[in-house]
Amino acid sequence: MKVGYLGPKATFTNIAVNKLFPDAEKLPFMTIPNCMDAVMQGEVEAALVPVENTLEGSVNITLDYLIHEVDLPIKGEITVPIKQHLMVHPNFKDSWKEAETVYSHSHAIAQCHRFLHTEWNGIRCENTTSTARAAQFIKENPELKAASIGNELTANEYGLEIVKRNIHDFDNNHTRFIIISKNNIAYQPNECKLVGHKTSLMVTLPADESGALHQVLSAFAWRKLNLVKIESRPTKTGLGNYFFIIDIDRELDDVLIPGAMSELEAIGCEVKLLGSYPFYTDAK
Ligand SMILES: O=C(O)C(=O)C[C@]1(C(=O)O)C=C[C@@H](O)C=C1
Repeated sequence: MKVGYLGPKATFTNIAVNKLFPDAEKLPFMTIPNCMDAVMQGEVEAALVPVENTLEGSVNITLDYLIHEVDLPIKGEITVPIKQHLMVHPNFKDSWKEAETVYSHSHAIAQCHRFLHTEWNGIRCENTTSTARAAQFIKENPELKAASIGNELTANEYGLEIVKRNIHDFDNNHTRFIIISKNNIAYQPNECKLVGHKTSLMVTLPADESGALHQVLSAFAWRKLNLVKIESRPTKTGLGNYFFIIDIDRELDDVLIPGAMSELEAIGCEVKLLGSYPFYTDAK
């Protein structure tokens, strides 16, 4: 099986893919939309992309591309701990404090805001498509006075020196990744364990009706369907127009979830099933 992931090699997404698909052929793509397009076009059978981080919240490009650009179901999820380290080219390891620019993925930079603000106030931060792309860039440009932020695997892969470990602002730093595919996937869990199942729905409320969100929530509440996440994103059709992504902590059944979905449609909501899938967590 071919599985796409946000690359290049050694991103956090690569670490997550190794845990769920150790034996698959893993293909890196430069951006999250490229990963999803590869699934649409049948270049890979599945792709794994980041969707939410404890410190920085949702990865909006993942949600938006999934909702607006491709029609692919979520087939699984894995949560992985995130440890961010500061790394430089080995030539620069003794003078790393003179770095003028820090490169990384915007989420990684945001996760280290406190460190950057207090210890390197005013340092220029440049976004890259992933943490590993930042490290690769530093490897390719040894003359730059620059550092990157990423994981240990990245430092090893691109021959960089870690000069400061664990610079993320809070210890409890995790990222959720989702697996998208047109097919049912056979997982090969390695160093991760199955936690349970989830069902994700997209719900668009009828325009401007008082109590509409309350009605939506009550369709789940009286059925005792436990919501583990509710998030709003713009529909991109006009200011103030939003839809909701709702995660329920159970597998799609024949009665309760379909019942809630029909009830929501009856009150004028648009409802779409985004997926019903197992979720895994790192075993360590
Ligand atoms: O750049 C990477 O290494 C990624 O896998 C992307 C990503 C993200 O999009 O949030 C994944 C985990 C970390 O939270 C930081 C970056």
